[in-house]
Amino acid sequence: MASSTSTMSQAVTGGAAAGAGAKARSVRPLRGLLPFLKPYRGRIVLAGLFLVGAALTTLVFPVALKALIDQGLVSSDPGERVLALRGHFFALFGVGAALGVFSALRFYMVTWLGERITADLRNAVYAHVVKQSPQFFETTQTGEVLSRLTTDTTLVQTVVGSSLSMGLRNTVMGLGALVMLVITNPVVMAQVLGILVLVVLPALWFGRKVRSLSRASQDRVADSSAIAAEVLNAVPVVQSYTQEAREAQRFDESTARAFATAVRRTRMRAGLVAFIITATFGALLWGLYQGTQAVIRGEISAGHLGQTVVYVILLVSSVAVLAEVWGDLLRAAGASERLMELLATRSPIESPARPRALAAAPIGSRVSLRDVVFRYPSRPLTPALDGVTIDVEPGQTVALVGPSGAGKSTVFQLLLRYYDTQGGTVAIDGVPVREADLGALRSRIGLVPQDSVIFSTSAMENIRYGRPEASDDEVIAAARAAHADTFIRALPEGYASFLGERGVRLSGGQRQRISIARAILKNAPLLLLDEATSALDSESERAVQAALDEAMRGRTTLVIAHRLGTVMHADRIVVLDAGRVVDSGTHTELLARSGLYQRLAASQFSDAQAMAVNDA
Ligand SMILES: Nc1ncnc2c1ncn2[C@@H]1O[C@H](COP(=O)(O)OP(=O)(O)OP(=O)(O)O)[C@@H](O)[C@H]1O
Repeated sequence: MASSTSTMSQAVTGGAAAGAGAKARSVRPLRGLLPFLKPYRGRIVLAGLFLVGAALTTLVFPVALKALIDQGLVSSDPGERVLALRGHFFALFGVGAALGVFSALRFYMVTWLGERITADLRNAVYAHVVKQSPQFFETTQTGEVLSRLTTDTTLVQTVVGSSLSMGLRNTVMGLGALVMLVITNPVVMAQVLGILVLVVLPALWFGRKVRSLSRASQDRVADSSAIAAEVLNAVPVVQSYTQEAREAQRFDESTARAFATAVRRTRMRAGLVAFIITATFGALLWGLYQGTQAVIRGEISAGHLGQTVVYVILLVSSVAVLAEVWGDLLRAAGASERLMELLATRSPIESPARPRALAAAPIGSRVSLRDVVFRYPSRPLTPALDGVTIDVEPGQTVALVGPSGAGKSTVFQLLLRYYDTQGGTVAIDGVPVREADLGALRSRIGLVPQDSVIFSTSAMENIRYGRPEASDDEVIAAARAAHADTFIRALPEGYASFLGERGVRLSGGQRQRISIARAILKNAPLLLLDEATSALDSESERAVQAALDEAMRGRTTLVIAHRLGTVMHADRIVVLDAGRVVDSGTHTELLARSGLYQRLAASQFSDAQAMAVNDA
């Protein structure tokens, strides 16, 4: 498990930049966020103005304070003094009110930006990940991606939505205080500055350590998310093997690792905080000491000292906050590095720059596989298909049969161009799939997978997934053709019934018919049908078979057949074994001459049916 994140980073960066996060030591990865900030330039400028406004009012405060002390307290006439003081207090209140308004506006703007940019970042990462080829998901666990989408983006949000503005505000304030100190008290200033440099340099060193630890800590969190996502998808199996305690233990160990890494990071950060506070206090007291000496010597007024003290406090606290913010920025840099890596992944399967148009397919697609050699990227030594040639004329139904692992599903994966072949060509409607636009290619194909996929929405929307612009009537017509209309109407709310996550509220046969209805609605010229092997009762089986017959009408169909009804209706049956085509012909021809086919017929299709055919 611990290696899973490094596997992922290798997968997403091709291995080249793997481990780069541990070595990089700057906030530079945050630059990856710039494109996300760009659309909001206007708002950023506005936020900047409010921020500078708030910082400047803070800087005016000590000036007003000096005036209060030196002018409000000097008049000898008590009446005049009260009036003068009142005026000065009003001025101070005015400064405070301006500070309040500017701070509120800045807070609103900056938080808005943080939320907006995080949402955009999440959307971009998600949209990018769903475009990845299956190869990506062979090496990346969904839980990890989910963790990137939630925890990593949240870290970025902290930065954009607060740390960055805190950083800017304190930079402006710190610089302002610095300038004011240089003007009003250059000697004290030089001394305080010298001490601060001694504070900042070691703080930077600490910061680097914090950053690499924070990336490690995020990785450990992603590990436990990956475990949770996997197990939560398989709770019934976990329970049937009574492995709840073991799974809880596995999760426990993973969170323990995350905790240990977080503790190391926190220890480092705590050290940083202790150092900064002590050192800055030292600087502050030094300044104060110098000031009191100067007042005693009569070099400066009490008001001047008050003003200087406030500026020194401002300067020092700004530096302290900046060091804190620096730590946050480094953490977020770690997170955004991971996000940028994810965004930089190029899917090996992409549309060509100049795609070729597919020929029209009025009565169904033409499919041709020529000498196809293919190995799965994760198993580069074993060919899943080894010199496979299959031709299907428009409108034909061709059944693929063969023992488990023969390569039947692989043929489908290549037609959908989930992978590219290493040899030979796969063509649909006269165009090799590599040369066609991916969207155009896949819109020609209706897929009914072995495990029906049901989304957690209504029956109506589940079928409409096949063609989102279809009207309700078209959806119902497709459901009727798929023999699904009757059972859907019998559901508590008919077509509006919620089918539950992954269709848990339907039977296996019903799920299949929804899936078939979806493909019928898509009305693509090529249908890829992977029949379910799960045993259905005979009534359900008849309904599914009738639905399939309907789905095959008027188009080319390639079907991975597990039912006798299907192979008997097929124009041709292709027998695959260990990645090669070993025979092809009609059911009767193959039954007469192919030993493998006879064995398959006897075992794969139900015995009673096979016997019936033998008898016939
Ligand atoms: N993603 C993958 N990565 C590596 N190898 C794979 C992958 N998918 C399938 N294989 C391997 O490729 C070979 C062909 O698999 P395929 O799924 O095409 O068989 P199949 O004929 O459809 O089998 P079944 O009837 O059991 O579904 C098998 O040896 C399988 O282990």
